[in-house]
This record gives sequence, structure tokens and C-alpha cells, in this order.
Amino acid sequence: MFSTVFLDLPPLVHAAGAVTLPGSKSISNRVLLLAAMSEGTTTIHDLLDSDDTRVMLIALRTLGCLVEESGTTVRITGLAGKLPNGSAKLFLGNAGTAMRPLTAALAVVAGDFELSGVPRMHERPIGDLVDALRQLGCAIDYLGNDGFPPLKLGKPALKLDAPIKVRGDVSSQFLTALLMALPLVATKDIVIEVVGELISRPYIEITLNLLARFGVQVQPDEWQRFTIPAGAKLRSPGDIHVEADASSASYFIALGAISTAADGQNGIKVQGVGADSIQGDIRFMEAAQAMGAKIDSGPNWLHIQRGAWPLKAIDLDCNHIPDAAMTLAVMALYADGTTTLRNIASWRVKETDRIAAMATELRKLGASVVEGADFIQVTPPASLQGWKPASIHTYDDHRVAMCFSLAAFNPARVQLRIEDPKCVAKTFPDYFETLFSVASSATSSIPVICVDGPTASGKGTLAAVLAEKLGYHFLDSGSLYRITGLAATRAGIPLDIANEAAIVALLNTLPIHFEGSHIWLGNEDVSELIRTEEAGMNASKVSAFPAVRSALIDLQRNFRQLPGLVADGRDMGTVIFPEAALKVYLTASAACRAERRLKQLISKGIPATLDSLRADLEARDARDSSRTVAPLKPAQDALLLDNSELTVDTSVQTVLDWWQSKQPF
Ligand SMILES: Nc1ncnc2c1ncn2[C@@H]1O[C@H](COP(=O)(O)OP(=O)(O)OP(=O)(O)O)[C@@H](O)[C@H]1O
Ligand SMILES: Nc1ccn([C@@H]2O[C@H](COP(=O)(O)O)[C@@H](O)[C@H]2O)c(=O)n1
Repeated sequence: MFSTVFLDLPPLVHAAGAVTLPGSKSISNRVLLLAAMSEGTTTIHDLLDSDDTRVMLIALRTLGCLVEESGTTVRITGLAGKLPNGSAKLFLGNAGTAMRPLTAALAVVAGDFELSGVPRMHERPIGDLVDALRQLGCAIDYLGNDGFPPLKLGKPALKLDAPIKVRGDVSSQFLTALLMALPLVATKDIVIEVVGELISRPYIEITLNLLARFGVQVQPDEWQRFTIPAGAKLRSPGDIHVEADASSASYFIALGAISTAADGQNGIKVQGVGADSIQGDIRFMEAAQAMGAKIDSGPNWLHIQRGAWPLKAIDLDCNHIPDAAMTLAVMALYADGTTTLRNIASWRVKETDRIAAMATELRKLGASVVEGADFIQVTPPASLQGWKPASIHTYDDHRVAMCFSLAAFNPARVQLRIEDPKCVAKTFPDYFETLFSVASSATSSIPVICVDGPTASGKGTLAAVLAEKLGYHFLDSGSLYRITGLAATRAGIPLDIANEAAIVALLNTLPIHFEGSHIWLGNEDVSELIRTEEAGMNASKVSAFPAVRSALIDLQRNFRQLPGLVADGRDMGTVIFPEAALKVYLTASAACRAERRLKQLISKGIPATLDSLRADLEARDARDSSRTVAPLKPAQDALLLDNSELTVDTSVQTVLDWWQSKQPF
């Protein structure tokens, strides 16, 4: 997951390949609660691992439920409606799929509970559900504003005779919550009547489908009246598989529709969900097809290719696909006219006011947008010049972040910044990694920051922090020379120019791979071994051999991957990435560098003296600067930074400011 303050997306050009999507949030949280309330043990496969499922799992454990996790498989031993912990305080983040159903389930059983969430959750209405539960005799108090969480639940005095009326026109989650909770107390038939038009009916279909899997058959009567039969009991189905999330699939369906494939590849394959999905958002497919996407599907897969181009503008009632419809609003940027999405009033009470958010952010990109109480109308920029680089505010709303990433395919190749990219953790923590696994940019548009300079000037430290803050890859090019020196020494090859060919032959066989900050040579983690002063000196020797340097060029350039790269070394800016957008030449006085290196070695328990360290590093710098190929020197367009008197933080901030000054935002 990208936990950076923002994530800059270079212009994306192609997309092709297969993606496996995380489990559906709607199914995951429903199944977790149903399993916890039923008799028997349920093994849930392919459960979504995200913020919203995590708060549900914590809540279930707090309530005394036995939860055993192993990757995406979770075993729940159901409580059959009897809670060992009769009082609990539950924090439910911003998870509507946890807050609403848990409110109903805990309100109908005896106990004292407090349910709260993040500030936005306390602005999301729950009054209609509370009103319905109060008709049943549930004791519920508002702890903040009337009609909104946080809530206090007490012991109910249940009255099951009259039909329970619940509004269906604000959120279908209220009806879902009642449908899942009432089997716990169905000593007689319980009737729920929906007041107003039921929105998001597909979500109710998921609820009924899953209730049936847990042994409770609820028949809808014209989708206005639902009867939970007397004696209904939730029983574990044993094993249950969670489909991939159809709302998450919408981004990749859109990706297939708007992107062309690179040579020899063929569209986007989405694995884990097919056209026969029980999730309502699968009908996003139809909307994407109406806009021009070519889609094939089979059991558990979809294959999407670009069809009509530009996409065709549509006018669509989106009541049946409220979440996925946000993706249509971004697809509209690539359409041949004005797209109108109607019947989306529920957007106003989601993670944020999504109609307002989408309108504001689409306008930043240059689109013309008209918004109303329950619709949005999007007209793309009239020409290439109409597109504007934009920093997209994401409102702590995962769907805003995910759907706007698709704007990186804009034909004007303007840059895009996604603020707070980690908000995708709500449903799809690895969204951007998944996007980058199938999307590609022209290599020349993938940004590179080079940090070159003499030994122990702090290049590695600075470059690693920059990479972390920008969410970029990190290349420690010195480690490649260090490994080469190590391998040659181990092979008994003296490090002199006469053995250059032998060293290169050996280098070409080395199974080097990087895993985070660890460097592996085959099965051996050599990260620490190559950090000694001796290894540094040996690296300096082999790095002077022209054929060794040539043999390492492609390996280093291959680090230039989406979304960007920070590279540290001696010739990053002069030879390996001469067209890098920012080149920093980092120096510090020799005395200062020797002192830093001494501290560094002593902290690792490696004995050293200041004088010998200074002599060594000066010798290394002299060799590195005087060699004939790629000598250590600042690139002509490098910015010099002497950090002798600077802290690491100040150096990092200085370079981040330089980087920011080059951005169009
Ligand atoms: N601005 C700074 N102020 C104080 N100490 C620093 C600063 N930058 C780096 N250091 C410290 O100096 C030491 C050497 O830094 P680092 O290993 O990053 O240097 P380097 O240039 O990558 O070295 P090498 O060329 O050997 O790979 C580390 O202990 C690091 O924490
Ligand atoms: N781009 C580079 C990087 C390193 N070297 C040589 O390797 C030695 C070790 O590098 P560290 O950054 O890990 O200390 C260094 O002294 C150089 O001789 C290089 O040539 N080019």
C-alpha cells in the first residue's frame, strides 16, 4: 500500500494483463457477521483484508467470538445469538457495512453496547434504522447528534407483532441490517415494510442470497415487504467463498475500455468475479459496454478490451450501481459528449458527499460539470489544451482515489496527483500496485531523481527517505558493485584489470535480487555482509573496470518502473539516467563524512578509527573520481547540496522542495 502524503501518476499509455481482485467488501462483512451470529463454525475463503473488514473482525472478537485468521481464510465459531460479553464498546471506523448491521444485531440481543466511529461516520445518518429498531422495542440512545452515531444500546423489550417500517430511500443498509439481525429473535413471523422507494436493490439481493446460504429464506414481496419466517435460525454453511469485489472490478473494466494494449498483449483480464456475480455492481459491465467496452466473461472472470473510441456519452439511471457509477463519471472524461448519471442521491451520504467531490475534482482536470441533488453531468475538456494537471483531493474516500487514477490516461498527457492514496485501504489496499502491474508509461515519462556524491555523504540515507516519501522505487547502485566485489573475492579472482573478463563472466551469472531493503545473492541475504569498509573498497576497485560498468547498465535502468525511481550512486545523473528530472550532487566535508561513518560502524559493533576511515574514504573518492569511465563528478545540471551542517530531515526537505518546484501542481 502507498502510505505517502500523495502519489504522483505519470501519464499512463497502455494497459494489458491479468489482475486478481480482493474480495467483495459487501459480501465479506455480511458473511463475517452472519457467521458470528450462526450456529456452527464457518470457514470463509478469500475474505477481503481491508480497513472495513478489520474493524468488523475486531468488533466480533471484542464481542467474544472465536476468530482464527490465516491469510485470506478466516474461521469463525458462531455465537448463535448468545454473547459471552454482554457489554462492549466498539469502534467501527468509517465502515457503514459494520456500523449498520452491528447496530441491529446488538440492539435485538440483551446487553450494553456503545458503537462509534471516525468523525465522518458520526455524520452518516442512521436515524431510519434506529427508528425501525425502536418500533421493535429496542433501547437505543444517541450519544452525539440525534440521527447519527455514536449510539448506546441497552436491553430490549421486544414487540414482534406489528410490521416494522423502515425507510428504503436513504440507504439500503438499514433494511440489510434488519434482515440479518431479526432471524436472531424470530419466534414468530416478523414482517418488515419498506417506506419509500427501495434504493440499491442489488445490495438487498446480496443480503437475501447470503441469508439463504446461512439457512434463512426471506421472500421479498414486490421489494416492499419482507417476511422473516417464524423459527428462522442462522446455520453455518461450513465453507463459503467470497467473490472478488465487483465495485473494485469497475476500475479495471474501465481500464480495459479506455486503454490500448501494448504490442502482443490483449486487454485486461479480471479474475475472481464473472458476469454471473451476485453483486449488483457487476451490472457496471452493461454501462461500460454502452460506453463502448468490449467484454467477454466466464465463470469467475471478465476480459475487457477497448471498443468504441472515443467512448460514447451515456445518460443513465445509476440507482442499481451507486458505487461503481463513480467510475463512469471518470470514464465520461473520454466520451464524445456529455454523460449524465442520474438517481445517485445516495452519493451525498457516503464516505463523503460524492456528488460534490466528483464535481470539484473533475473540474480541476478541465471538465465541465453540472451537479444537482441527485445527478451529475460531465462534459470532457473540449480539446487537448483544455486538460489541466490536477492534484486530486480524495476526501478519505477510497472510491474517489481509485476512479481518478484512470484520469492518468488523459490524451493531453497532463500529470495527476492523488492525495492521501492510502485511503484505498478501505476496500483495496493494493489498488495502485495492482494498477501498476498492468498499466505502463513511456519510460521517458517515469520520473527519476538521482542522488550522486562521494562516500558517506549521506546519499543512501537521503535517497531512501525520498523514495519512501514519494512512494518511488529505490536503487542503491553501489550495492551492485559491492556484490560484484564480494562474489569475485569469494571466487578467488584477484580484483585487477587483467581479470576484468572473468569478473564480468561471474557477474553475469549472479542471482541478485532485491526485496525491500534486503539484497539477496541466491538464497543468501548479503545486505549486511556488503556494508563493510573492505566491501566498499573492493566495490571501488571493480567499479573502475569498464566492462563491469557496462554489464550493470541494463540492470540499473530496469529499476525505472512506475510510479518513479530515486537512484543513488556516483554516475546516476551523468551516465545511467542522464535525462533525470532532478539530479542532486550531495557532499559534505571529509572530516564530517569520516565522523558519520565512524558513528555508523560503531553503532553496528564494527571497530574502526577516525583517521583510518578518513584515509580510506579519501582514497576511495580519489579512485572513483579519477577513473576513466563514469568518474564521480556532478552532472552539469545537478543541484549541489553540502549537508555538512544539515540534519537528514533538512536535507530531505530541501530536495523535496526542489522536486515540488518542478511539478505543475
Ligand atoms: N545530513 C546528515 N547529517 C548527519 N548524518 C547524516 C546525514 N546524512 C547521512 N548521515 C549519516 O551518515 C552516515 C552515512 O550515510 P549513508 O550511508 O547514507 O552515506 P552514503 O553516501 O550512501 O555512503 P556510501 O557512499 O558509502 O554508500 C549514516 O550513518 C547516516 O545516518
Ligand atoms: N553508481 C555507482 C555506485 C557505486 N560505485 C562504486 O561502488 C562503491 C561502493 O558504493 P557505495 O555507494 O555503496 O559506497 C563506490 O565507492 C564506487 O566506487 C560506482 O562506481 N558507481
